Amino acid sequence: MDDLSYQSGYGNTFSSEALPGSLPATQNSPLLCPNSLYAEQISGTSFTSPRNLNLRSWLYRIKPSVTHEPFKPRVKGKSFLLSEFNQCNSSATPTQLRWKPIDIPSSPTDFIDGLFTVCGAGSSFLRHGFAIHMYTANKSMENSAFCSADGDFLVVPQKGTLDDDQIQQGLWITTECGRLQVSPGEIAVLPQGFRFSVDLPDGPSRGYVAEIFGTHFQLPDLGPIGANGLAAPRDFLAPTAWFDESHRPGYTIVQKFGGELFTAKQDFSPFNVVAWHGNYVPYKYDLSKFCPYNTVLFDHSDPSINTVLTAPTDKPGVALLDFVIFPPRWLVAEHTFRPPYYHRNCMSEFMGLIHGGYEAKADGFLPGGSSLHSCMTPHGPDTKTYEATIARGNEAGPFRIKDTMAFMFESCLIPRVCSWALESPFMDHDYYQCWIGLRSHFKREGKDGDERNDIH
Ligand SMILES: O=C(O)Cc1cc(O)ccc1O
Ligand SMILES: [Fe+2]
Repeated sequence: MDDLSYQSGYGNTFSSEALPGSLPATQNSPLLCPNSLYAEQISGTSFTSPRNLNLRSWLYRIKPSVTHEPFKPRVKGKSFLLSEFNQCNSSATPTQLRWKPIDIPSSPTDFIDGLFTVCGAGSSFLRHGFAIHMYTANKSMENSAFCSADGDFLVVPQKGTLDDDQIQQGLWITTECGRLQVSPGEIAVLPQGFRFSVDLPDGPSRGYVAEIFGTHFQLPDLGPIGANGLAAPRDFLAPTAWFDESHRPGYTIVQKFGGELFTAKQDFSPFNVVAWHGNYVPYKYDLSKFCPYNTVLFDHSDPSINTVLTAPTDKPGVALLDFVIFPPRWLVAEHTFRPPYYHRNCMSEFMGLIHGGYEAKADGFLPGGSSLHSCMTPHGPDTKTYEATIARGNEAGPFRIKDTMAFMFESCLIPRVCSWALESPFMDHDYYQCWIGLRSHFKREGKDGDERNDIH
């Protein structure tokens, strides 16, 4: 995929032709399209959604998507995917949860087989909710494409540590709009309904996926920050048209629908789109392009300051799912406890680590690992981080947080956790121990350092 080219701009209306002259020039649906292609619309919002939210693209393809045998339930082992979370299939817990990085499987496993749900809330059927999945894969998808009818996939490939260095590699994602090369440190968004296939050209891969039901990601408003900063629209890259016209007997479309997988056979690749135009597109973003804003004098900013993308609810300022990062940056605050504060949040926080360490956890939160602090579950820096911060003192001077990329999926909905994630051998049952050592430093400080009398 060395010859890849992209189109830049968040939310733009793009057009792309792999064969010049393949896009109808003056209408979407001519009686006969140029090069005798089929015209097919993919709608990401209702036809009647307001114009500023309306998402759709027109794909001009060799054969339309409908040309396949009937969908059948996929019979291949037990499924570890959910898209509707209830008391029968998952549990909510106020306990702080943390998982160690899961192993790359020893048996051949592609992106679909290696995908499992960790937690989520709501329902894909009711078009309100989210699921957080993880994947480990050691082989490319062969003669098959995946598609989620349930929601948008935000994929976060993760980079292995040195003793785990087989996991360095990114993903080559072929979509109906063209191809994306996504390395650890970059993210990809595959919107609801798009078919895509994941190749691992250089070895195993592990990562995280946030799937959102009933809405789409958008850039956050910047408020008083102004017109620039955080993730710049021009750094979001959409593919250019690319097509495969070969005869592909036994090609399998795997469709996630209501959390279940269905398969349908066809004799051609779904990546047969010769030209397309529209604003409903897969895209990627390099997290190192993010321009962080933060305090320059005192106190610790709320993590919303680092929002890359947000999926809104109907309530202003309340996200179905925010994607927030903790990138390398300078800490300069004076007389301030600089790591994340201790807190309880009405929103629920799922965290992952792409590489390096995380500023609130000296130990135990590893690249490829994850944590979940649900609604009002107390959390914050571990004992080592607290003690080291206090020992360093308030006027430590500017300090650059380097070589790190942690992230958070934050939701107003309360996640329920899948049984397999709760019972996983990678669950860190000792997580609570990281705070147990926090001791009381309480002393009454009078003017002369003497004990002060209580005032009744
Ligand atoms: O819990 C966490 O580590 C995430 C987080 C980071 C931060 O800087 C402030 C609040 C917060 O929830
Ligand atoms: Fe938090």
